[in-house]
Amino acid sequence: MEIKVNQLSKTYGDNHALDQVSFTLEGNKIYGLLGRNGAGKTTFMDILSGQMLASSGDITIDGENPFENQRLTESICLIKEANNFSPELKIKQVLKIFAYFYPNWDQEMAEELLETFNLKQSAKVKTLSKGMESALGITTGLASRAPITVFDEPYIGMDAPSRKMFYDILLDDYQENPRTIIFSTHLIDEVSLMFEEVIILKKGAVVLQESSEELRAKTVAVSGPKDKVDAYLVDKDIIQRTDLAGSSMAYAFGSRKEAEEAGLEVEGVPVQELMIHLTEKKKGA
Ligand SMILES: Nc1ncnc2c1ncn2[C@@H]1O[C@H](COP(=O)(O)OP(=O)(O)OP(=O)(O)O)[C@@H](O)[C@H]1O
Repeated sequence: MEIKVNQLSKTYGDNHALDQVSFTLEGNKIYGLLGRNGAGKTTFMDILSGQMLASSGDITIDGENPFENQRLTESICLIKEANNFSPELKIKQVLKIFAYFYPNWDQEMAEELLETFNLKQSAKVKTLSKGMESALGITTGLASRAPITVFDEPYIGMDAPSRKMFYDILLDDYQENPRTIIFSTHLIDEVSLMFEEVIILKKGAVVLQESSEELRAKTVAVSGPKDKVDAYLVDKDIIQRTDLAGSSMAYAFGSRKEAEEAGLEVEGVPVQELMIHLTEKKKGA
């Protein structure tokens, strides 16, 4: 499903949570939606999933507006960092509601995931720990098989092995059932290899939308003797640089080939570093 965002703005008083944002997601990809606290990620996801009205501009999904649009809302599953379920419900009842709401719901997968995460169907939501509640969110998000599945920091309280399980299951399932997955997270380095495209927001505006492949092609981590690194960096936009005893290491926008020809060690730039560079406060900003 194609998502078109056109001059989208959301204001709270004089605070521009989203400021005339325009971009297109062609769909059937795993997208990383990144940005510092308050950049506008949650606001965007709430409007996309039809739960909030924009102040101006619009989002269309295959040409339709998602706000209170029954046909579209059953195609979009939004899992937030908390409060996805009524506390009084039993897990079994949560699954029933999702099964009713999402036409592609996979009950077998949901039951398998509950076992993987050691969740009992008879347990009430209010008795779950933070990590267990997140695991239930992930279970319902994945088993919904919604054509657009949105995860907004979905793993609060989950330990590292559980998060790793989630990433592995998501990737396996995505290979078999391609769909649009939008993933917002601050644990960027943990998940960045999953992203096929990255969108970075800064103060309600898009500062980068690029496929991971293009990002890898146009950014390099170089290291070597300081003079060689200096020469390579002369006309480059530097993301970060460290000098130590005659050697230098730098992340920069530049070509891998040119760096290799300059006799430098070359690797990829972590997406997290790129995000920090693109969203850091500039002097006077
Ligand atoms: N209900 C609200 N009332 C007033 N301001 C709000 C409201 N919701 C969000 N905002 C403001 O809108 C801006 C964007 O918030 P949003 O929650 O979309 O950011 P975010 O990128 O999801 O941040 P985080 O990474 O911290 O979750 C922030 O400045 C925030 O203070």
